[in-house]
Amino acid sequence: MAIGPGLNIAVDEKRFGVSEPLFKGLRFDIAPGSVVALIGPSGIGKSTLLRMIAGIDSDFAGIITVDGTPAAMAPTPGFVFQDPRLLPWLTAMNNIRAVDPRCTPKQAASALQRVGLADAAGLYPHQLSGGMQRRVALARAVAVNASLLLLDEPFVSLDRALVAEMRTLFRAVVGDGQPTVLFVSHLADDAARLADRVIVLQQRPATIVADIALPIAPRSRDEAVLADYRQMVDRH
Ligand SMILES: Nc1ncnc2c1ncn2[C@@H]1O[C@H](COP(=O)(O)OP(=O)(O)OP(=O)(O)O)[C@@H](O)[C@H]1O
Repeated sequence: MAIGPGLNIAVDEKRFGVSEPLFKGLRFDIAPGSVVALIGPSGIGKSTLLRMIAGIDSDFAGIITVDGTPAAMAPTPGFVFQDPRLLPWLTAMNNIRAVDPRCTPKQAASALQRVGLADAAGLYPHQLSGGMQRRVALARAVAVNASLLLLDEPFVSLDRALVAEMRTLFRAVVGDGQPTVLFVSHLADDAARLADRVIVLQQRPATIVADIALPIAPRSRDEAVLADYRQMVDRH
């Protein structure tokens, strides 16, 4: 699989209505194939920034590019929302196909297989556990675009066992190729376990107060390394 795209974020200003700007002069790049955690307090604008990068929200001054193409014109990224957002009247397979008319049943089946749900293609959302619904949402993102994944708090409001399961799945999906991944979290632990770079936002307008490389590969991080990485993130 080809390496994911590089992102260039140059937001001169983003505000909603007459409120204080969320972002002013926010600039950073994301290298092709990197896995970046975006950490910051509630309300700072993480979800908004993810939507801007996805090209869903283009109402801002500045430019965001995906491999040099303005985000709104770039291929649709794989996007995982905070809640699974499955359509209740469609099966798992058809929930995946619904977001991309070009997605064939075979491609949807393969995406389900990648998240361990090969046998659940014909089940409806009410027949799936919360964890399975999250898996379908991840499969749907992968089916749309496996090379650029944007995930908004993918592990929020899951119990500990499911968080561990979803993190394992995340690593497997990322390890399958070299996608560019940007995920939002408010937990240093998510960043320490999954990312190879962490960007910490604080204040308003949101400012990058830390941009930390985590050089040891996620699968090689032992408890001591994780504790060290968590501390590096929590310091800010
Ligand atoms: N469509 C909108 N219209 C007006 N204000 C909005 C809109 N979307 C977001 N906001 C405001 O922008 C700010 C940032 O919201 P956003 O959801 O991006 O933050 P966040 O960092 O992702 O928060 P959380 O971690 O709680 O999800 C909030 O004050 C929110 O109320």
